[in-house]
Amino acid sequence: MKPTSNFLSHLNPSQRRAVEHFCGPLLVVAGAGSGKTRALTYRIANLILQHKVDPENILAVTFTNKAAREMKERIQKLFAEQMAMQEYGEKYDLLPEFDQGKLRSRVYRTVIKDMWCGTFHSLFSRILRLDIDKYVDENGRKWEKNFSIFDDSDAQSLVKEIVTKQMNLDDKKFDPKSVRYAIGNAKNQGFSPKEFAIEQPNYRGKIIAEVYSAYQDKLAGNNALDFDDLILIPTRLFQQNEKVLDYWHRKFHHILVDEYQDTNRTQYEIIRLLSTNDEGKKSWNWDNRSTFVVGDADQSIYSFRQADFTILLGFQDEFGDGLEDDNTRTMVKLEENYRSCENILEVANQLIENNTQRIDKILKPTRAAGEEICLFKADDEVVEADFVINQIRKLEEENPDLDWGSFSILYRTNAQSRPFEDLLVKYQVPYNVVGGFRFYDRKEIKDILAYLKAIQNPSDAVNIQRIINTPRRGIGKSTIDTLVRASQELGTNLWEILNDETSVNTLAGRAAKSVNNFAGIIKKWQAEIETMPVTELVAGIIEDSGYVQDLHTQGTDEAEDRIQNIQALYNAVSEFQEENQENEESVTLQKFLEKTSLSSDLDKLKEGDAAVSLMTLHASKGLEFPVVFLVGLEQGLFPNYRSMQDPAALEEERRLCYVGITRAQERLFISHARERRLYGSREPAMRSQFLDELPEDLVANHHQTRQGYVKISTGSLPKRSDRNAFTSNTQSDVIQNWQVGDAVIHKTFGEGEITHVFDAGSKTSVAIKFTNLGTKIIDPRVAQLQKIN
Ligand SMILES: Nc1ncnc2c1ncn2[C@@H]1O[C@H](COP(=O)(O)OP(=O)(O)OP(=O)(O)O)[C@@H](O)[C@H]1O
Ligand SMILES: [Mg+2]
Repeated sequence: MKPTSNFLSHLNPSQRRAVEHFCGPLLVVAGAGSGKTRALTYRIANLILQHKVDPENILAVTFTNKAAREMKERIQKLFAEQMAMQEYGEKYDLLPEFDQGKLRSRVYRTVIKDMWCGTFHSLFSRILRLDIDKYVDENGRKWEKNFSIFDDSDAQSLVKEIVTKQMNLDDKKFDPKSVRYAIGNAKNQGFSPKEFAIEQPNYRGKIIAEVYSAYQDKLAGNNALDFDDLILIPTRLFQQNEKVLDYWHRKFHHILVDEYQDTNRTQYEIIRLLSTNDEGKKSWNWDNRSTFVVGDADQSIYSFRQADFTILLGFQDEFGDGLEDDNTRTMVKLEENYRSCENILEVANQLIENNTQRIDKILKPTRAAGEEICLFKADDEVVEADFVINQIRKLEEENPDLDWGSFSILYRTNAQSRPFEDLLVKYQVPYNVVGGFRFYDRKEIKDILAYLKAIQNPSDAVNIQRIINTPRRGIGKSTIDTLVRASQELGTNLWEILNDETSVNTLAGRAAKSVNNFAGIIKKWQAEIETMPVTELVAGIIEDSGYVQDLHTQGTDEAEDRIQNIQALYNAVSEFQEENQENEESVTLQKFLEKTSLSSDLDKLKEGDAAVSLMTLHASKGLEFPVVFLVGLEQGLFPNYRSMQDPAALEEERRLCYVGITRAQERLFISHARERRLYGSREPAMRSQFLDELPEDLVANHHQTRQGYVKISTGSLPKRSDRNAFTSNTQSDVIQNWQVGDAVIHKTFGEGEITHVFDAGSKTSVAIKFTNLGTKIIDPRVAQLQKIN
């Protein structure tokens, strides 16, 4: 297929240069919204259409899976447009839907399917699935192609086990979280355990190197890799095995990387290796090959994962052939912003100028000034959410051009989503949480709600089963199965069995103590349901469940996030209590649970339905929306607490703010609250220092108050209940043949009748209906049970 003449007319001259450049290295640097990703996408299309490059010879690296999907869609559309003109002599958009679909599916089969387009992790794990068996690490360890991928928390538990059990280290000095972080650092900088050990000047470093080595042993023993290995191991494999490198080098003629400012050393190394076939010697042969990267140092926001934007700045030195005289042959700058109205762009430009670590660049507006930026000061986070959702509803109603998909709410941390979600549900506005789960779908929230539901209604066996061993308390699957089976066979519900110590002792074996403790927690709080304020009840249950404590011990960033979410759930309870007290309604756990189930049971969106997007600022990179709400601009939240003492980290937070602002096309709303519920109590919040860096004349201030609230503090959380385990009776040697209908006498419980016999043979236990005590399940060997004839 030949490209039609209008194909490149959607690009400005600089973009066109970037797209038409065929072989050799090329760096595109430019500010936000200047069409870098568009240039990269068109370049792929141009390589295939103009230069007849086979799609399977193209490797395109994006930063998120969503970005990869969008890129493929854009390319698919571009091709379909070309085909429409050639085959129908008609614009694609004017074709009947059926023909559009036919074209798209043909493009999918002939172009998209074969392209290697995805994130570093997805692309290189695909390579490892094919070739990892050819890799041997420095200790001779090998992996098989069916390796598993350990997520963050698997990796963290492994490190913890090594630190505390295998190496018997003091976990205060060698906190597993920081050890794991150090290992991740080492991997992202390309160090093997031995190389890392050599680098270590002191005792601590050397010990961490030992943990790293033991950790790699364990991973290999499990035929597993962690996320960082997905990049490090292919790098090593390519360095180690020329044949393998040669294969992939021959395969990928054209390499393209978006968001190059956020690559780390290992990722850089792998791109370099694939770009040259003469390892390490900088001997480039660019015949029919290219390496094309685009990025913006001002949008580098992943340094906590060892991303390093100096890699972007060094591209020309590293990949150039040294023949540069004016540096222009291997670099294109884009200087026009097509995304945002002028006011938005101006605000972004002025903010980022406060960073010292940057190279100044030009970013000119192409769009009209647009409206002022709206800065909203709310009394608290509820008022903030109220303002945002009302604006969204109003704008959507008033502007035919806007649908729900035109809006996005961007926040610094995931846990901030909760008040917005509650109101979106209340007003039935469809929404998506991008790159994460909706608040009430998050695992930790479902778990805590399961506790609350189980306490509200212990007959609910589904929720009991969900939490009986969550967090882990030594109640294994087979014990749970036994208990559930017993309840099914008896035709009662699970709680009736759990609620009876004797039955539990009979059925649960070594786990009996834990099961009884668990039942004790449910019973204890059930007794408080009617009298205790809901906030205290929920705080007590969270404490007693040991859930947060368990997350603290896991110590990963993910666990940290989960804790924040649980705190946000607690905030929801306290907000609920306040609201209802104001309306003088009775505030019960049941009512709170009703409210949350409405939130979680909202009909799921169909794919493609327009919906408001909620996401963290990190997840918003590369995206754009007509209307953006940037929320929670408060000291300690954004910029976040940790960055406030560290100038480099503060600059990164500012870059994150720059990313957020530059997502907006037409309208930008920025908000902050005077007070925010944090950790259950209301704390005064100071406006973010970034707000003082915005040009005053472009920002309009708004303010809304809310009166009358009750200060609620978690105070001291109720202590865990301390329950004694049941100690068993002496064992009877008598094995009898127990049958349903037998009348029996039990030493403590008195007379009763056997209503059910479980599992024949040596593990027999029986259900007995006692005259005054109801049904209990008993192990006759332990219980000194006698038949009455
Ligand atoms: N030459 C152009 N003419 C008109 N619109 C353009 C042009 N180039 C890009 N655009 C539009 O401008 C917007 C921003 O483009 P794009 O997403 O490619 O920018 P970017 O530089 O990748 O931004 P970011 O830095 O946020 O990733 C998109 O809507 C895109 O379609
Ligand atoms: Mg982009």
